[in-house]
Amino acid sequence: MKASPQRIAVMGSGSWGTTFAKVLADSDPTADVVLWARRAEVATEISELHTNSTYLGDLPLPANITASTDPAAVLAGAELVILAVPAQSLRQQLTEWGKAVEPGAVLVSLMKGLERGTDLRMTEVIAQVLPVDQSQLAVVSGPNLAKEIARGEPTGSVVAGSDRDTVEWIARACTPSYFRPYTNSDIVGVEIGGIVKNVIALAVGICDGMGMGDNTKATIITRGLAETTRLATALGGSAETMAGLAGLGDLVATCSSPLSRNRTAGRLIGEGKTLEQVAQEMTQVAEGIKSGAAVLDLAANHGVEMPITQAVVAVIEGKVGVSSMARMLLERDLKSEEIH
Ligand SMILES: NC(=O)c1ccc[n+]([C@@H]2O[C@H](COP(=O)([O-])OP(=O)(O)OC[C@H]3O[C@@H](n4cnc5c(N)ncnc54)[C@H](O)[C@@H]3O)[C@@H](O)[C@H]2O)c1
Ligand SMILES: O=P(O)(O)OC[C@H](O)CO
Repeated sequence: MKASPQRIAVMGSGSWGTTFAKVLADSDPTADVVLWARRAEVATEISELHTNSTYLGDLPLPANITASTDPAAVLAGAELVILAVPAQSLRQQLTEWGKAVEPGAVLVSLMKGLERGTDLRMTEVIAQVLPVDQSQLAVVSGPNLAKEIARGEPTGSVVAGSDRDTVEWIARACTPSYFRPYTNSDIVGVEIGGIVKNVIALAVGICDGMGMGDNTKATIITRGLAETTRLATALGGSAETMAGLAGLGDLVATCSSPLSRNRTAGRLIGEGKTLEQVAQEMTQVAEGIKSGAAVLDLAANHGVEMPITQAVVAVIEGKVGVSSMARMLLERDLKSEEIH
C-alpha cells in the first residue's frame, strides 16, 4: 500500500481550499499541508496566526498548515495537489503553475463548475493543460458546505477517479473524525452532480426570494435531480451516482442551506436584485451563475432537455424576469415521470 502523502499542496485559500487543507492536516498531523494564497496578507495570517479570517473567521487552523503566495514553493515536492480556485480561472492558473507541478503528482479537483466556451469539466481542463495520465486525476465532491466542515460537523463525501489505488490513497488521506470519504469510479457523474446542483440551487433560491413555499422547492429539487441524471447518463455517468452523496446529497445540502452561495445568489435575484447588485453583495464565487450557460450548451449538444437550467439561464441572461419562470416550467407539455 502506498504511504500517505507527506507533502500536500492546496492551490486556493478560499473557504473550501482552506477547509479542505484542515481536513487533510487533521487527518495526518505529520503531513505538511501548504496552501497557495493570492494575497500576501492571507498567506502571512495562515502561516503566523493559524487563521484565515477572510473566509473562516477566528477558527484555529492546525499547526501543520502553512501558506505562501509563491506557487513554485508550494508545489515543490508535493505528491498530492488539491485545486480549489474558481472554475473559470483554472485554465489560466494551471498554465502559470504547470511547470512547477511535480511529475507523477496526483491532482484533485474540488471545483464545481463547467468551463465557459469549452463546456469542459475541471478534470478535462486539467488533462488539456498538463501532461497527466487519467490515473493521476480525481475529484472530491459531496454535501460539503465549508463552514460546517471547518467547525468539525460530520459529513460524507465522494472521492472519484478512474484508478482505484489512487482514489483509495486520496480517501485515506482525508479521514479526520468528522469527514468520511466514499470512493467511486464515476468521475463524470460526480463532477456533473456538483456542477448542476449549483444551477438548481439558484432556482431554489429564486423561489425563496419570491416567497414561495416548500412544495415549490421540493418540486425544483426533485425535477432538478431528474435533469441532472439525464445529463450525467448521456455523458456516460451512472444514475446510481446521482442517488448518492455527490448527486442527491449535495443537491439537498446546497438547496436547503443559507450557507450556500448559489442559493443565496438565487434568493437575491428572486428578491428583485440585478446580477450587478448580487455581485456587489457577495464576495465569494457562486459557480452556477457562470456555469449555467455552459451546462445548457453541453446538454443541447447531447440532446438532453434541462428545463430548470434553461429557466435559470434565461433569468441570468436577462431574457425573462423571475415572475415568468414558473410559467416557463409549468406550461410545458405534460409528460410521464417515468420517462427519463
Ligand atoms: N465553499 C464551499 O463550501 C465549497 C464546497 C465544495 C466545493 N466548493 C467549490 O470549490 C471551489 C472554490 O470555492 P471556494 O468556496 O473556496 O471559493 P472562495 O470564493 O471562498 O475562494 C476562492 C479562492 O480563489 C481565489 N481566486 C478568486 N479569483 C481567482 C482567480 N481569478 N484566479 C485565482 N484565484 C482566484 C480567491 O482569492 C480565493 O482564495 C468552487 O468551485 C466551489 O464550487 C466550495
Ligand atoms: O456555497 P455553494 O453554493 O458554492 O455550495 C457549497 C458546496 O458546494 C456544498 O456542497
